Amino acid sequence: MNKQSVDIFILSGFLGSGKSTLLKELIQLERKKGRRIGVLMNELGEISIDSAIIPSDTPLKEMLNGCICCTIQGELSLQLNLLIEEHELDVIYIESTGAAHPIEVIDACTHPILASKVNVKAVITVVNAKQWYEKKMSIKLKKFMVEQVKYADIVLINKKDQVEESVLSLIKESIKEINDQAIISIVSFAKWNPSFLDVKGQTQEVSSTKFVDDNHNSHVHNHLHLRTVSFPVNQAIDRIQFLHWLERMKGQLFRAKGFIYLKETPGLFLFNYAYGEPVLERYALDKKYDPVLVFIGEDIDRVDLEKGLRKLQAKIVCSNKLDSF
Ligand SMILES: Nc1nc2c(ncn2[C@@H]2O[C@H](COP(=O)(O)OP(=O)(O)OP(=O)(O)O)[C@@H](O)[C@H]2O)c(=O)[nH]1
Repeated sequence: MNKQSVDIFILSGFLGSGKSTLLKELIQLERKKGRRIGVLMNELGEISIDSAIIPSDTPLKEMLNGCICCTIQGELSLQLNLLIEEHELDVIYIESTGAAHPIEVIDACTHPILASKVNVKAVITVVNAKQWYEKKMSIKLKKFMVEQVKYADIVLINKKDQVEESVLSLIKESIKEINDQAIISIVSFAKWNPSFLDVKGQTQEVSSTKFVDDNHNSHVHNHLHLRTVSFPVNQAIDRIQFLHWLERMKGQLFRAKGFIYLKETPGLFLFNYAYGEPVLERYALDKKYDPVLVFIGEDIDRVDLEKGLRKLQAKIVCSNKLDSF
């Protein structure tokens, strides 16, 4: 017997805009509705940090160390197919890397092996309000973020807590100028009430015209080439020194994340750095992770980073070695 087709939502948005935060919210909302959810994640780098937020009983496929755009588009179709074949699901959320173009993800979801199995419902693009408003980025990066908005069915202007109330309407207007079809919501921590998503007829289907307008072929050439480097962090580090070091790296880093131990407080910390804002949170979920830091940027220098990190760890006296926790 043929299975019913699975709804697909594609979460797009630049690095650190809040896609994983949104995913966490959506998983909770879908669970309340009793829908069976699967998740497919694509992260740059060899280590998945974002998957730590996915409840362990949620079917999950991860694609690491490559961006959907250039290296693993075929892999995405395959993993999606596996997820559908291995589990009875109502909906799958795809969190693409912040460097993926939505069209490339849609392309992978509409591969012939999937055609009768999926129903691509919407591209949801998350925008970091402050980053969008300040526009402190290269022209290439600006163009890229515009593309992510242009192909969205829903745009969430996230992190409204980080900008003045008065600029929110300006941000909304500028987004409407790029895409006047999308549903736009202004949110904080991706708190959103997407009740219309499952009301038949109201969710915008991803229009087939999106595949033929513009010069679709150029996307592959336009996408960003980001460098990702990761390091194990074998010793606890000093929070203040770490934050100062990050401050000096501002401008070079688009995004950083990882798990670390801190000198002054026992226990593992989840570290997030997006658009110059570092956040350290106690990590107390059910999965175990080795301490590691992942850095993403356009021109980042592995040797420099390594040197800096080594210095930070060297400042720690031996008694603070990890195994003392
Ligand atoms: N102040 C503030 N921080 C937020 C908000 N939403 C998310 N964050 C934080 O921003 C950081 C990055 O959020 P993520 O959800 O991991 O971003 P992402 O888009 O999944 O990041 P990548 O997967 O690396 O592209 C985390 O520390 C979040 O807690 C918000 O509305 N306000």
